[in-house]
Amino acid sequence: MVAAVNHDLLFGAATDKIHSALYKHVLSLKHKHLAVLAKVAVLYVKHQKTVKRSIVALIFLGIIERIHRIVRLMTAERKLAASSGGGKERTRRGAQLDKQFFENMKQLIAIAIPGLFSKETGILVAHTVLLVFRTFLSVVVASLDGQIVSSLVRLQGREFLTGIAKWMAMAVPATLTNSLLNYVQTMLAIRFRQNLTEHVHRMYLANNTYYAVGNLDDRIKNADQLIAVDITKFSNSLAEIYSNLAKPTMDAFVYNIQLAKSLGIESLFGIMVIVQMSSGILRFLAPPFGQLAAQEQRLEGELYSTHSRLIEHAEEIALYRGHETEKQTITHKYLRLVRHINRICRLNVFYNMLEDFVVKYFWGAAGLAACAMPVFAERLPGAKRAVAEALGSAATRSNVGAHTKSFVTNRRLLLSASDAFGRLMYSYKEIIELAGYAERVTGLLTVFGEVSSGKYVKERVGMSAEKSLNPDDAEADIVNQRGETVESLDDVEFIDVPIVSPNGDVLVHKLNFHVKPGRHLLIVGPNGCGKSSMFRILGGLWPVYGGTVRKPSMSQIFYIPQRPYLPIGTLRDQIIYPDCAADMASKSTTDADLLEILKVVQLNHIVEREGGWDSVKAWRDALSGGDKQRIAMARLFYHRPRYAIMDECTSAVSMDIERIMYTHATNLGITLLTVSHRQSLWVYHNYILQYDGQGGYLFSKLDPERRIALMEEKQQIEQELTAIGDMEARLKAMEAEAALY
Ligand SMILES: Nc1ncnc2c1ncn2[C@@H]1O[C@H](COP(=O)(O)OP(=O)(O)OP(=O)(O)O)[C@@H](O)[C@H]1O
Repeated sequence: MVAAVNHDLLFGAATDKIHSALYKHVLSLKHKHLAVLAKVAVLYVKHQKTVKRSIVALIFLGIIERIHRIVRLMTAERKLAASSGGGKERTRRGAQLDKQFFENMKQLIAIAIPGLFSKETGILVAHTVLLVFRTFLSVVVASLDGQIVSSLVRLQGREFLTGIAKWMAMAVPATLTNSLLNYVQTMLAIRFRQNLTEHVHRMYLANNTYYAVGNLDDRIKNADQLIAVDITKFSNSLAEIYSNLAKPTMDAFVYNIQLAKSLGIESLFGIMVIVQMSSGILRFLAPPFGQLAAQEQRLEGELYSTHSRLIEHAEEIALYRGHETEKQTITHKYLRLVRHINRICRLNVFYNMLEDFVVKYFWGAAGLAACAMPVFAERLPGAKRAVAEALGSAATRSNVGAHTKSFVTNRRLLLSASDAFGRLMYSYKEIIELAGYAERVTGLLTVFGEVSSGKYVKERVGMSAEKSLNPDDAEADIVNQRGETVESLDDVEFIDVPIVSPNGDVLVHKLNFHVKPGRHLLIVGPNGCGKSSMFRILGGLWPVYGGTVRKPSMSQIFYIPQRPYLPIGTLRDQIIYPDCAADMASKSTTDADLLEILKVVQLNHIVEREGGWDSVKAWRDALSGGDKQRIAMARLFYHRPRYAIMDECTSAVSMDIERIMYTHATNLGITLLTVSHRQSLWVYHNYILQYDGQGGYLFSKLDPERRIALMEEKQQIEQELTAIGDMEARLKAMEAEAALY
């Protein structure tokens, strides 16, 4: 009430009475500067309506200008994105609050909040209700604060105690609301993370995307870290940002309305101008936090993957005694990360100081001045009396207690409003960080989407960008073509299919061969000539760059590598992988059947040794190299596919076990496609595909006996040549030694 009167006196609806009273008072003022001030006040009171209208018009124009600026920014961004250098430019500048940010957020929010009536919307509504309630409580507390201090200066003990009791009563809903807000925010972050992670897992674990991202595409180096860490950070940041934006926005709105009532729209406008200008300066001086956050994540990822490599290859590294080299690599990665974090900390020291100064002290001082204005203005010499005369009883009601109440309430509201603005300022930094996370997560989704539809970005080693664009270049020509894969009932056939590595090396220009069921194929050739690569094309891991691949469905083809994969799970799971226990039951296979299979590969004793079918171990360490290969063969016998790709999968088992395995496989009617250098296996095959390592190959029928004889002859010749070479070398050495004397 008193505040409203003060407001009326200085900025409220002017009456002619007040006007003339003030005017008279001005004429009576002795001090020159006070006279100027009072003249301004009189001028203001006279044109108060126009001033108010101008302020509203200014606010309106300000909003229009903001919208115009956003539209201009979006148009500029669109043009930038359309030009070829747009992506690179953005990468250089880092994450920003631009059109791309809004598009990234739109895409991610659609995944994080799947619908209007989803659980997430419910949590958001609950969150909003709690935020509104908390703001309401803050306003009540501000008024209560003023009331308590006012009763204190008036020495009204009863009112004072009632005020304290009310204050304590407010604590219950206030603390409950705060605690619930924290809970709801955590729930929201978990829901966001769950939805995003499920979405990413669906994309990552479909269409061999997990393979292609690591092998055929260069854009993502550490998908594991992006999925496990970056999605979590983005989800937490998104849940936090809602609270950090919604609450201060609402606070600022509510408190400003309250303040406009008690201080007048003009003072509030003045404060807003100061806030706008100083926050503009702060934004201008802010370091590129988004870019820094994204860079930090990348460096964290590199450190993480170096540690993962150490764990994965611990045995080999330990046997090589490579710990010093590995330590250097890890330390180097760690120091890069630490240097970067230090840089962020240093930038933060300066920026936090500036931010604190502006937000806490500068804005605080402006607020204090605004609160004090009604009090001091009323104490202009003679003003109180002049206005009191004009208004009759108004000024007489004014007293110390009322002043204190309005000052304390206004001060508290202003502090809260300044705190709200401050939090909005701090959240600018958080939004920029969110933009960094959003960019990494949308980048992940984009790469997954493109890779799963066959679009890869990979640096072609030995093939420059210009070369790959040159249509006359034969290799570039092959890489830019597309072949087809046709599902056949029985046969495996390659018709004019080039074998091209992900780096763009053409290993074979046109591969042709045809295998029918029951006709086994042996594949031989020097290292790196493309033997396994042919299987990768057959398995659909590498693209078909030309010709036609005819093959049965993938469920009919089973792959056994040299180093078998052992999944996490029980001993049983090792045999039936990728089936699970339920699949096994649906095939009416029992543990006794599995034991029979293990007997074939002479591994039945491990069931007892390892503690039964249900025992779970780190199988990679628990089993020897030969055991692992025998488990892989047992897996083949459990699945009984139509075709088996055997990629040097018996290199660690003895010849007699290998013989038993091959005999059993052929007896089961499995057609074998084998890569092996062992001549003992030739007898099990009908065709041979021989690579010469120069891009050529020979596909022919295999006569094992003749081949073995030829190979023995060749080996004998090679041994003789080596012996001659050795003898010549020894003679030369002796001659050189003799020359010394
Ligand atoms: N993921 C990959 N990315 C890039 N290049 C690859 C990739 N996998 C294989 N290559 C390259 O393709 C070529 C053929 O590899 P492949 O594994 O088919 O050889 P291989 O004939 O099976 O050799 P080995 O007998 O040594 O196993 C090699 O030069 C290899 O470096």
